[in-house]
Amino acid sequence: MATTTEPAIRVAGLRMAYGRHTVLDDVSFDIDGGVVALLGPNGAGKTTTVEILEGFRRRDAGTVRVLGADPEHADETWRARVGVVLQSWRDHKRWRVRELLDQLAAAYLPYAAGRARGPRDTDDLLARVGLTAVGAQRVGTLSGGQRRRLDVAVGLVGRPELLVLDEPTAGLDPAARREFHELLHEVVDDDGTLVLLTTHDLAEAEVVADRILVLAGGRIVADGSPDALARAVAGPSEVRWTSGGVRHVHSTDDPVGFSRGLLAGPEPIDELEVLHARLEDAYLEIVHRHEADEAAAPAAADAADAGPAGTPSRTPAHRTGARR
Ligand SMILES: Nc1ncnc2c1ncn2[C@@H]1O[C@H](COP(=O)(O)OP(=O)(O)OP(=O)(O)O)[C@@H](O)[C@H]1O
Repeated sequence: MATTTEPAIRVAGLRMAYGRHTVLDDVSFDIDGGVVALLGPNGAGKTTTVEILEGFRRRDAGTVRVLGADPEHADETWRARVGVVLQSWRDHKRWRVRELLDQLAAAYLPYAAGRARGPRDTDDLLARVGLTAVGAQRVGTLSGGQRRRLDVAVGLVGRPELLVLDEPTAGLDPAARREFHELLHEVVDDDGTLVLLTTHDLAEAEVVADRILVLAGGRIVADGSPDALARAVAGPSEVRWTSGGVRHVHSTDDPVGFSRGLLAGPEPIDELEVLHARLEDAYLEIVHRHEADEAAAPAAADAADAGPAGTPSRTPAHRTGARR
């Protein structure tokens, strides 16, 4: 059972291998609220991680607690508290959209006892995900983007305490993407839902996430708010301004203070713009640094084998590959 001190999600020393291919080596993190984005290169193990959290995949080792239970052994009541949007979900083709959501809402009803609000109203949900017009259509006739919206609706129908989404906006057009971001903010604000999502869209992560976890080489290699990561890794902000027709640029860690000083100064300021360090720059730098460390690790190990510092290294120049 959950204790008052246990975070909503606790992962410690998580290990997972497919055959001889170790994907998660030692993954540890706690999550206790807000919107958290799990980022990482292709094949880093994001889907594997979220599937383990959802109880869809067995881990090899480590502790995993989600809403007070081990997902591997959790019951139906626990499952009703967790909304899931898989990376691809291609069943229910013959169902009509509205019928499917009605049916799922009915399935959640027995688990709604004791909660202030039961499952979501189908009409409200259809409107929120922009599918009202296709409510009577069969699922198999939806476009890719409409299907993705339905996947999100399926994840939300039980009004979950935790919503886990694997690349939710892949295939959505820019307008649908923006609507989805607004929807996420609504479910967090209205229902206090904890959201964990994976994405390759760094602009999306920057807009929706309170916290970023970067997974690479089987471990969490960065953890922080988008701003904090961007500032720490990608460098200071840039203030650009025009005064008397002359453009100026200044790099600073305190763009607000610097801008205030400029505006209070004697020079008339015609234009003023602050460019912040971007999460995308920080992310690329984090992954690049990690790959460089991984490449250097075998060389360092060989250098240690060769003897004390200063002794010539036996490391051949071509040994710069990743450890595994
Ligand atoms: N069922 C499986 N059997 C064997 N290998 C698998 C299986 N599922 C995933 N893998 C491998 O595990 C690694 C991690 O895959 P995973 O899908 O978790 O990564 P990901 O970070 O979600 O990648 P992407 O960003 O490309 O979706 C990959 O090398 C993948 O090929």
